[in-house]
Amino acid sequence: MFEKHDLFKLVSVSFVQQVYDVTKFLEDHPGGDEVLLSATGKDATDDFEDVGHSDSARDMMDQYYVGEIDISTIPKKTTYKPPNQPHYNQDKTSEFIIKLLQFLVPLAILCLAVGIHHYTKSS
Ligand code: HEM
Repeated sequence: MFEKHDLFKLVSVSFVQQVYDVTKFLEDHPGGDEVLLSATGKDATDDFEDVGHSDSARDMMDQYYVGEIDISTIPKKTTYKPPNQPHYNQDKTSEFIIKLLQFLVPLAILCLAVGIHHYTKSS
C-alpha cells in the first residue's frame, strides 16, 4: 500500500488527482480558512506538503475525500465571457429625431408667441 505522501507523487504522473471538499473543515482548520480557500480549485499538493502536515492531519483528509479527477481535462485558464446581451435601440435615428424635436418644439412655440405678440401690438 502507498502512503498518502507517495500517492500524491504517483497521481501527479498519471494526471489523476484526489479531490477533497473542505467546505465543512474551513472553520476548524488549524491553519485557518484563508489558506484553504487560496488552495481550492487547483493542485494543492505543494501547498499541503510545504506546511509539513502531521500524520494525524493526513488521516483527517479521508473525511473530506470526494473522488478523483483527471487534471488534463481541466482547462488551463478560464476566461469570463459575459452573456450575450440584446442590443436595445440600435437604431440611433429615432433618438436623433427626439433630440431635434426637443429643441425645435420650444423654439417654434417661442417664435409663435413672439409673432402673436408682435401682431397684436401692431394691429
Ligand atoms: C483536507 C486537507 C487538510 C487537512 C485535513 C488539514 C489539516 C491540518 C491540521 C490538522 C493542522 C494542524 C497541524 C498538523 O496537525 O499538521 C493544519 C495546519 C495547517 N495547515 Fe492544513 N490541512 C489541510 C489542507 C491544507 C492546505 C491545502 C493548506 C495550504 C494551502 C494548509 C495549510 C496549513 C497551515 C498553514 C497550517 C498551520 C501550520 C502551523 O501553524 O504550524 N492546510 N492543517
